[in-house]
Amino acid sequence: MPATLSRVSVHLNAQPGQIAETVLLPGDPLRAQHIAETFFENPVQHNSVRGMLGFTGTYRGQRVSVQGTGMGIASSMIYVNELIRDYGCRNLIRVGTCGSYQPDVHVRDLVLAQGACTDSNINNIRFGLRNFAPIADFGLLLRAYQIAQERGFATHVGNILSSDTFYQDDPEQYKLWAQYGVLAVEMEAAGLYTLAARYGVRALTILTVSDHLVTREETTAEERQKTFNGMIEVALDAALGL
Ligand SMILES: O=P(O)(O)O[C@H]1O[C@H](CO)[C@@H](O)[C@H]1O
Ligand SMILES: O=c1cc[nH]c(=O)[nH]1
Repeated sequence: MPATLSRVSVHLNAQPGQIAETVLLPGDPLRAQHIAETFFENPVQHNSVRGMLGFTGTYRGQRVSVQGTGMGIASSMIYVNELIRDYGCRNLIRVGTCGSYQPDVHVRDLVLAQGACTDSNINNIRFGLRNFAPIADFGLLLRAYQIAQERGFATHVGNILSSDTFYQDDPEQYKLWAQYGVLAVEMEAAGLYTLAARYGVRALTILTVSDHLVTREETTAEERQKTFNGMIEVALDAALGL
């Protein structure tokens, strides 16, 4: 790189102003590409660093971006930090998959994460012996809930677990969280909500249930894709006008 060109960010190579204030955040970079190609008008790829694809376009005339975050709080917090601090993003909506912890939360249902518990150490590092409760932006949550209801999705609102581990030695470990009403497990929301609080921006996590820890219920990839697309439209419509 010529000495006169300075980079904006460490893990994103978008130019200043290239990323919209509203960003959808899937863990999987190929889902970011699918979202841009399926829902955006005139998508332009804004990131290629580490293959963590990101795109910006418009949705119903409003500028919007999508950025893959990778799996886990550690990876996703890098992107969320840079999106907020280096690119001025203000509305961050994670769109991902989760495993259900509750018998009445079925595969293909939507889960809106009102709060996110975690087994990660991130907030022990920040807060020491004090406990911080990472929560969604209420306005975004309400809009997403209303839109999901109007469209007939089976939608659950409540607490989730953002876990640092996908594989556990103890297969019964989920039961403690389940007893306390935690709906489902994923791996990023607690980090997103914590950074959103720190920087005064809006954040929400919307999840499609892809598997079931209790009933072992399964579904086809096609069915999951259909629900996934419905979830993206809920996220994009909830962000319209922000
Ligand atoms: O579907 P995504 O957004 O990747 O989310 C879930 O899937 C991954 C694990 O398979 C983790 O990132 C988890 O949070
Ligand atoms: O993190 C995740 C995501 C989907 N399903 C799970 O069991 N865990």
